[in-house]
Amino acid sequence: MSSIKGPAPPPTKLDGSPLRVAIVHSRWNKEVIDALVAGTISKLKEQGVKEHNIIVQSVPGSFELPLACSKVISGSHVQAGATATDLLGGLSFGTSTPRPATPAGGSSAMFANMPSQPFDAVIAIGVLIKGSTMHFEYICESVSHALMRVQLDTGVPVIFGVLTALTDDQALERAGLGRGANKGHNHGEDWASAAVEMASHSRRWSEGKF
Ligand SMILES: Nc1c(NC[C@H](O)[C@H](O)[C@H](O)CO)[nH]c(=O)[nH]c1=O
Ligand SMILES: CC(=O)[C@@H](O)COP(=O)(O)O
Repeated sequence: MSSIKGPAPPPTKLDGSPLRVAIVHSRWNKEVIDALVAGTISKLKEQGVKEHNIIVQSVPGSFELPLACSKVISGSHVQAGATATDLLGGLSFGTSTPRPATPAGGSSAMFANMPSQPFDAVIAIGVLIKGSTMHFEYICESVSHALMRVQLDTGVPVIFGVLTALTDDQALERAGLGRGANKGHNHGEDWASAAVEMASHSRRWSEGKF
């Protein structure tokens, strides 16, 4: 029997082309993480987000995600307000498209592709797999609450891309890497769609448009 689970599509078609999105991922359980990050990036692009507006940063484990998301959001505001002089001084964000070296006294044309907007959404990606101690429960609980807090405190959508799996197979299936006949579904694609939708809504709602 097929399942009724899963997100319904948004009521209107969304356009990711004006959006700037950060992906912050942990490195624990890397095989699953890599697939989820790839699925997320591919869906963001499919929805129109430009490659140079997708920034990827990594942290050791899921426990590090909330602080990293908070810092990435505040740093993007600093970056968006930065002057050419700041940028010549090396202010950067490790973008997926590396910034070319700028000679001293570089021209303003060199900054044409510099980000001028903070992140519209952040996607936090982690893979927690239950072990033999209470480690899993503590991290699941604290990280989910903290990521919620970051989005409410900053007003920037933080997408909950953290798998909380009881077994390796559960994690693999949620990254489209299932070992059985059913490969499962890559949830990174859903997180990308949620990011584009929430970022678009947030922009509109902030302008009082409903
Ligand atoms: N067991 C998992 C962890 N543990 C590591 C913590 O997240 C953290 O990096 C460490 O305690 C240092 O603060 N992280 C995962 O992402 N997934 C796990 O299954
Ligand atoms: C601190 C740890 O990462 C580790 O001791 C947790 O163990 P487990 O995943 O078996 O609960």
